[in-house]
Amino acid sequence: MAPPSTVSANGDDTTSNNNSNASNNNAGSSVSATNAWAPKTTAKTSALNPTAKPKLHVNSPIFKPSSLSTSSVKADAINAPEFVPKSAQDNSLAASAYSDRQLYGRKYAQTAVSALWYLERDERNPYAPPIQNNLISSMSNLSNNFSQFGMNDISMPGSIQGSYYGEGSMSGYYYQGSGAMLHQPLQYHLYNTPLPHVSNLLPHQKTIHGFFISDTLREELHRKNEMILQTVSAQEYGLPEELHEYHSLYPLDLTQEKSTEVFGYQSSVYKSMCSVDGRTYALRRIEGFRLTNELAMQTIEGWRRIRHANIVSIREAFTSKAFGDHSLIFVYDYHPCSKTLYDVHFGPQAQLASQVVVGAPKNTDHSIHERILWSYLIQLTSALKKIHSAGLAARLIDPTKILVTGKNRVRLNCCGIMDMLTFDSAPNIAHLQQDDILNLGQLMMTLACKSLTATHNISKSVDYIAQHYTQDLKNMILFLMSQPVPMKTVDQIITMLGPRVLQEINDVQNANDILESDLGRELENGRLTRLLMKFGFINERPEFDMDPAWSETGDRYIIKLFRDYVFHQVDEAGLPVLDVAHVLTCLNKLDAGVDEKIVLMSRDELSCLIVSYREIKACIESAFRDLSKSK
Ligand SMILES: Nc1ncnc2c1ncn2[C@@H]1O[C@H](COP(=O)(O)OP(=O)(O)OP(=O)(O)O)[C@@H](O)[C@H]1O
Repeated sequence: MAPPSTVSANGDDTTSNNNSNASNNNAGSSVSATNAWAPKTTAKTSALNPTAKPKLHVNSPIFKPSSLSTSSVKADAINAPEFVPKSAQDNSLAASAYSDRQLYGRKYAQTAVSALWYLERDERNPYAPPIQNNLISSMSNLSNNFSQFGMNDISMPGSIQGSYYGEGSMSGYYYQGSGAMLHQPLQYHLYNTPLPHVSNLLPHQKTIHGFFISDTLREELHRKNEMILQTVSAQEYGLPEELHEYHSLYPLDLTQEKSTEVFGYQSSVYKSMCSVDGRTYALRRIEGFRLTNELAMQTIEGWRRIRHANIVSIREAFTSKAFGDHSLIFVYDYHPCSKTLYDVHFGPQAQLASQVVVGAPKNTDHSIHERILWSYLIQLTSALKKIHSAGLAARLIDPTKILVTGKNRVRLNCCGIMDMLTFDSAPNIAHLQQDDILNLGQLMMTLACKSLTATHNISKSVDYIAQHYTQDLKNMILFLMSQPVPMKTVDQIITMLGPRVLQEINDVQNANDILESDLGRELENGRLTRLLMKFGFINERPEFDMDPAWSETGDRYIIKLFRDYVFHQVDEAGLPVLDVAHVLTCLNKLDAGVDEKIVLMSRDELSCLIVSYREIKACIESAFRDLSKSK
């Protein structure tokens, strides 16, 4: 391993070997100005010094490792300019915060301070998102815990989830029964919201959470991913291992008793993987239905062409005997973690929520907010417009057949099923379209009164709506439920919706802006990942260009030492420093190529280099260029 001879920022020789005691003795004075900035590797030796403080905490003074008094490095000896951080004079908070960063085993508050410091210090920095230290320790706890688990021990919330993990023997399918594919339970509790005591921030300051997507969105996305990957033992649940092009069936309908109310037949829903495109779909099985007229299959063609933001798209339909009966299977887009409108507003959880409002008076009003009702109405009207314009009728506007796939985002589900089930009776589309509008009115009345029996006593329900909602909403519901004279159209509803549509557009665009800003934050993670990939390509490469020492010599030596500086530091007790804030700060500065200089220490601690991030960046770019040129 041959350290380069010349590496200084300004072309000076900044490499020094520790051969003389004299230089050791002098080092303390000449380097003390940079003590606060000294590489953390020097802390290793401080643990050996009996005078070193055993414990450091948030309010500790600037860290001056006693080991530096015996350090091999003398700034004069290596002709290095004394390093004075730019912000040291003008920003005492920044300096002390950075010094605090030398102390490990700190608490979250410190990391927050260092994030603030970085914001104030470097105008070019929009990034630097440190993570709580407790997250890191939790992460290591997590990995320790996982190693103790047999897969069968992992229990998941939910009634049948435990068994997803218990079966490891079923098939060679991608997901089913493959122990290696099983994922660990997510630790949602790790995602804390900002602590209350860090709220007194100046306008230009941000908390750490300000650098990442919101906790709720992150958790929601994790849950969705988790749901997509869940599997169940086909044998145990009496499911076919393969159904047409689909496999890894997972029941979504967990209720024991199956109703025939909606379709006239019992139905079940399964999540499944398609072996053709690898995507996840929802299969709806109509049980015990024998298709007598092959022409009925053609009705699905019209539905397949419909693509709308408020309609669950249908992909195909086929018959199957794989369940041991004559089943009709409809394949829809799968929307993970969606609930039916019924579940959201009338299900057990909704009822529980309305009972446990802490401190609420007994007759608290739990009605659905009017803005939400208008939003539902606008979305469903938009869906109906699309369907009616295609010469079709929805035929199922029922709370159990409308999916809520996001916040107040609804989609008509099960489209096309009734057309096939009643193909022989040749229904009149114009009448069915009128029924759609009537059913929409009934749905709105049911939701507004928050009662499944609201349509049994219309005059009472209208009174209730008049009391609790605006005249506009009442008139709209009355219009939807009125007799068609001679015909009502969706266009009439749209005209009546008028300015409410503008409000809806405004809300949707605001939500879109929020998501876009969240996306922007995560973009930075992609940038850092690319940087880490470059490190991976370069560091520890066994051989390049017939040179086994390539990754250890020349520019690459600096990259190696920088990698040690970022990832392999130890604290004064010799324990690994796992500080994500430090890693992110270093990588962000590297990516920006700032002129700030750092001290890199060789592994034997006999020499050190003072280099700027800009120079390290140039080294990485050059090494990476070499590698990519060789292709
Ligand atoms: N396309 C889909 N994507 C994701 N989940 C779906 C999809 N279709 C249905 N589901 C889920 O499947 C579950 C059962 O749906 P289903 O339509 O059978 O509701 P249900 O209330 O059980 O009605 P029924 O009483 O008619 O069986 C619901 O939780 C629903 O969220």
